[in-house]
Parts: sequence; C-alpha cells; structure tokens
Amino acid sequence: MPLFEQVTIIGLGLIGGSLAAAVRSGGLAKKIVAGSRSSRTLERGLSLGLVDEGYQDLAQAVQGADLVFVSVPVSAMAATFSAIVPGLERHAIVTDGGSVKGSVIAAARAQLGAHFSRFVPGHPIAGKEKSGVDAADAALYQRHRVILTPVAETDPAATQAVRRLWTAVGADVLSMGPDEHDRVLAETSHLPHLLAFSLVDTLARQGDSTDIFRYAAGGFRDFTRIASSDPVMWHDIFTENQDAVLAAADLFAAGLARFRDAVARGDSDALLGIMTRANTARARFLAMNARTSYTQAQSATDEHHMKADQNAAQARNPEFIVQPGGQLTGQVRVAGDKSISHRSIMLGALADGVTEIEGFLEGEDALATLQAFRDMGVVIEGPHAGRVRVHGVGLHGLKAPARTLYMGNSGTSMRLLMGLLSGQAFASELTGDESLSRRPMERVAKPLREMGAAIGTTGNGTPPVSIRGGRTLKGIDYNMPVASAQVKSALLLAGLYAEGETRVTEPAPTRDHTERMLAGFGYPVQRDGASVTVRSGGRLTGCQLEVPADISSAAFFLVGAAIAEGSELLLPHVGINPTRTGVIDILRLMGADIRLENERDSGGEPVADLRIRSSGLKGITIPEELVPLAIDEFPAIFVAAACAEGDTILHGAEELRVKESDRIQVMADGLAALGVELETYPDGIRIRGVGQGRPAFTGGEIESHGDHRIAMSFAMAALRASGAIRIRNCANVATSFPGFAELAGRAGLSLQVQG
Ligand SMILES: O=C(O)C1=C[C@@H](OP(=O)(O)O)[C@@H](O)[C@H](O)C1
Ligand SMILES: C=C(OP(=O)(O)O)C(=O)O
Repeated sequence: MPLFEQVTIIGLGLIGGSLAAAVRSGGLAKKIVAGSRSSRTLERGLSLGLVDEGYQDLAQAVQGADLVFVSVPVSAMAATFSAIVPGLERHAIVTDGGSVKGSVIAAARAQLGAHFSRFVPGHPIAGKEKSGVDAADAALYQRHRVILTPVAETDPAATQAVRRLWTAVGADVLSMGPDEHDRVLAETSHLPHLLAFSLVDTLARQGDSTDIFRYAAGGFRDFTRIASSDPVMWHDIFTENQDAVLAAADLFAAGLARFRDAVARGDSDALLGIMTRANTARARFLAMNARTSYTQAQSATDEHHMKADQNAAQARNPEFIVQPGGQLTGQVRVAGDKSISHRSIMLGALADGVTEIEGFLEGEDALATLQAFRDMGVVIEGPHAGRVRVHGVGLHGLKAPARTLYMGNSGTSMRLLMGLLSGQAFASELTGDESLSRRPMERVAKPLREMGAAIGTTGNGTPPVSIRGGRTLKGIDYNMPVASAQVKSALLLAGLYAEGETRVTEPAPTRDHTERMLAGFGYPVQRDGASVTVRSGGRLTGCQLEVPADISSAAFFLVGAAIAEGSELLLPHVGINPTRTGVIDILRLMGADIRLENERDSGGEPVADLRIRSSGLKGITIPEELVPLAIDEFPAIFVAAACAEGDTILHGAEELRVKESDRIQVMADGLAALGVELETYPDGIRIRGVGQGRPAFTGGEIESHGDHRIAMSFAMAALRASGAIRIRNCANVATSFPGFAELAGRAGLSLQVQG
C-alpha cells in the first residue's frame, strides 16, 4: 500500500537519492518526482530509475506532491523553501534532511508562511563519506536513526506521516527539541568531522607531508576516514551550527589539555584513567548499537533515546528454544561468583594500592558496579578475560560522580552502594532498570538513616535513591528484621565511615563475603555468633584475588544433571562457602548424588570441584534454616522438585517475592504452563513431582519476566519435558551468567538462542 500519491525530492544527492530509492523499492509512493537545479543530476536520477519525473523549476517539481523532502545543503534551505512555496499543494507536508535544525527551522518559518505548520524538521543520521546521486542506496536508512524536531506550531498529523515514512524505509525514529539536536550533533558528529579535517590538514601543511603519509597506517586511516567528506556540505554545517560547534570544540580543547598535561607530567593513573574510561564508554556505545539491555539504557542521553532503545531491545530480546530430552556430561567451568565480583571492585577501590582480580564475572551486574566506581574517578583496567586491576583510591579518595549512577538490574550494586555512599562527602543518585526500580530499598535506607545518613527513595520505598552525603554517621547496633546479606553489607560499608562501632546481628546466617573480604583486605572485623562489628579508622590494602566459580550459576547444572538420567558432570573450582551451599544440602536431602572433590582454600574462600550424577529424587519439606543459604537457587530447585517423587514443600521464603521478579509467582506460572501441579503460599510453594522414568513437564511457552534465574531454570526443565520449551525475554541471563547458552549446549542441552 503506497503511503503517498506523490513524493517530491528536492536535491538528489546521497540523502535525497537514497530516500527516492527506498521509497521506490518499498512501493511507498505512486509517483516520485525530483527537483534539482542541475539538469545532469536529474538525468542521472531518471536513468538510474530513481524518479519518474524531474524538473529544474522547483515550484513545478512540488506540484501535485503530498510529501516534499528537501535535502539541499543547509545554506541553500532558505532559497529552496522560497522557490517551492508557489507550487506547494495546500495539503502538502514538507520535511527536510538538514544536519542542523535551528537555522533550518528559522529559514522555514521565514519562507513557508502559512505552510510552516505543515513543515516537519528532520535529520536522517545516515551519511557516508561518498556523496552524489550515484551513491544512492535503497538500504541506507535501515537500522539508522532519524531524528525529528517538531516545534510548537508543527501539525502532529504531519509529524506522524513523516514518522511513518521513515519507519517504512527501516529507520528508528525518535524526536527531540531542535536545540538539543544541534548540541548533541555538534558533539557526536560535527566535532569528529572538524577533528578529522583538522588533523589531516595540520599534518599536510608540514613540509614533508608526502613522506608522513607514506608511513601512516590503520590508525590514521580510521581516524581520518571522514576527512574525505564533502567540504561544501561541511562548510555549511560548521557555519550554520556555529554556536554549538564552538561549545563542542571548547569542551574537546579542555579534554585535550587534560590529556596533554597527563603526558607532560608522566601521570600514569591519569593516563590510564582517561583511556580505560574511553575504552568502556566505546564498548558501551558499540553494545548499545547491538542493543543489549544494561548498556543501552545506561548510555541513553535522553528519554527519547531511551524509549526508542527499549522498544528496539524488547523487539529483539532473545528467546531460548530448548528441545526436550538429553543428558548433561563432561566438565563445565561456570561463570565467576557475582557476589564476590561486586565486592572485589568495591573493596579494591577503597583500598590503598592496586588490587589484581582474576576470574571476575563479566556479567552486566558486576559491570554496573565497576562502571559506578569508574564514574567516581577510580582507575580500573579491564576486564580482559576475567582479569581486572583496580587502582585503589583509599577510603576517602572517591570523587563525586558527574552523573546518576546506573545500577541496571543489580540489587546488590544498589544496596551495597547505598551504604558506602552514605559515608561520602558528596551527594549521589542511584537508578536502575524496570525490575530494580520495583525493588524495596527502605530495608537499607531506614537503618542508614538511624546512622545519620540523608537518603531519599520514592513514596513506595523504591529507586531512584538519592543520597545527600557530607553527613557525620554514627555507628549503631542493628538487629536485622530480614535475613539479608545486602542489608548487612550496606551497614558494614557505612560503618567504615561511622563514628564508633557498627554492629549488625542477623536473624539467620546469610552470605558472609563482605566480612571475609574486608578481613582479606586487612580491615579488622569482629565476628561473634550472629553479629558482625566494624569500627571506622582502619584501612584496606590492595591485594590479589581469585574469584571462584559461582555456586548460584553451578546450581542450574547441578539440577540439570540430577534430573536427566544418564548425566554426569564435573563443575570445577566452585565456591563452597558454607553460607552459600544450601542448594547442595537441599538437593542431597532430595537424594541427589553430589560429591565435593579436591576441597581447598582460594584467597579466604573455600572451593571444590563438584561432581554430580543423575539419581532418583524424592520430594521433601525444605528446612527453613536453609532458605537464606539457597536464596538465589530456588527457581532451579523448583524444577528439581517437579521431577522428584512426591511433594516438595517450601515455607519461610517470602524474600523470593522481591527479587528480580516475584520468583514464587513467576515460577508457579511457568511450572503450571508446563503441566506441573502446585499450590503457592505467601511465603512459599508446594510442588507435586512425578518421579523418575517419565517426563515431568509438557512442552510450552514460558515468560521469564526478564529474570535471569527463571530463564536458566526452565532451560534445564527441557531435559525432562515431553515437548520443546520456548522461554521469552532472556537478555538478562547476561546479568549473572554470560555464556550460559553456549556452556549448556556443550554439556548436552539442545538450546537454541533466537533473536
Ligand atoms: O549480598 C549479595 O551479594 C547477595 C545477597 C542476596 O540478596 P539479599 O540480601 O536481598 O537476600 C542474593 O539474593 C543476591 O543475589 C546477592
Ligand atoms: C537476587 C539476585 O541479585 P540482585 O539482588 O543483586 O539483583 C540474583 O542474582 O538472583
């Protein structure tokens, strides 16, 4: 279905010619007409089959058009608008492709008169260094952005029509104000062009330029590619966007001066700081283009980007499709421990000296923590294949972040940082993704306020969290109402800055990595039954750390191997800290055959190789004292329960309702969709298992609600299903276990990632 009767394109260069080609190939207009002062261009457009008619008289070209696209150099916009006005149909919509919006809007307002409300300012960001009608390419706009900058007078129906056109040729359309557009483009497009032109010219002016260029290699070529762009077009852009270009050039000059100064002073920390920050910022930019979840929301500079990116991410959120049956065999080294990875960055940053980390989890949650410390001025090298070097700044060396700290999907990052940031001299703000924005933060904020911190959350006690900073904290003696390692850790971290003693008592044992690692960094910690105490005034010293494999990630493989007949797996170097091994205890109570081999100590954390063989499981009532020790493993344990003989009953696990999703409800929905009989309680669930020798699940579709652990648990369920299981919304698996799909595939799961 054509969207338009007649589209007229004024100016048939790369941009206009490519739109003509795209409109033609999409069948979006019954007729395509070109207007150009150059008869040669018109002839080329006709002979390339891009347009049906061409006119040098621009008023004649727009006659009969319901959409006119003006893509002439920005300096020629005013004259072009004035030339087309006499021929414009009353209903015609006019839009443009100019790279500068403020001056083009001013020209349109002055020239188009009453027609101005039908003018939709636009900018397709899809140039290349080639120009002219011969470079026209019907695919130029696919997956490229088009920014529309409508003003108050612009008719919303006209904007809508232009949006439809760009969407139909494959572009992602977003809108923003013209001033913002001109500033953002000055920084991300006009400045790089200015630099490329300037660098080549500067070198060429030196006497022996021919010689210099003979030695120049890939770096020079990459950096200066855009110095081959059209000088006339860029002359216009620099002239028309003068103010914003000058501001961007000044910003860059200041950055260059900082870099020069670091070189002059031989300041290694400053140099590494600039370059590691640039490395990650660029990685984020590249990932944003590939649209993974954490990265794209993080780098969104405005709400529109964010919305467009989120919609795109939603549309491309991968699904797992797992074929039924099979068994798990061989050896699987699962990802590094998430809890320890978070803390290695935090404590490494607060230490004096360098901390070297190996086995760091390169998942999005731990990376969110890493980025937050970079944002607070800490120089961090890596991660490269699990290696990270943190240049500690000492307990009082963090700097105020220039922007809101984005914690992605990670509850641990947000809650631990709330404690740590309460003790800083500066203010800060923490946000997260949709899931984190629903999770309770008052459990940490409330005791921190008792210590004297000034912390705000929303009316519901959820993020964003704002922390005033610059407060004097006082130690407290706190009895935690919930068994939460995150609350305990937040208070201990605040305690490093509080007057006197901070003592935290837990109602049941929770993971103790913070206490162990503080001691490992040489900070005195007193442990006494259910209580932990720290005092301020100590210091942390940088050290070497090896992060063991995460037992929470191993849990999916333990369950998979336990339920799939004929399986035998070896999971090497898994952390078996006794505050984390609830999953082993629970599976063993159910009859699982799990052996710990080669038990040893690795930097203060016990580790072992886990060997598991399939065996008949039976239903049990899960002892409540094991709940905090297996808190993240319940989604996987529920899958095991559905395969066991008889009922498995869980109580005392209401905390599961406030994880990345409501893990009781979301698991219950998924299990029920696969034919499992169950009953939920406010604090748990009863699951009826089928026992050995027959499928425990039908095939079906599962919604993971973006919760990594739900997605991975149901992937394992396929081993005992009678049909394929399709799991939606699996991008967040990368928060805790990047590489899961590949590892599971190698071990024997028939898992395909789609999208
Ligand atoms: O301290 C930690 O590293 C964690 C503590 C637990 O949260 P709670 O403290 O909310 O139970 C756990 O669920 C989370 O995955 C990691
Ligand atoms: C609850 C979890 O993590 P967090 O609280 O850090 O988001 C988890 O990984 O299961």
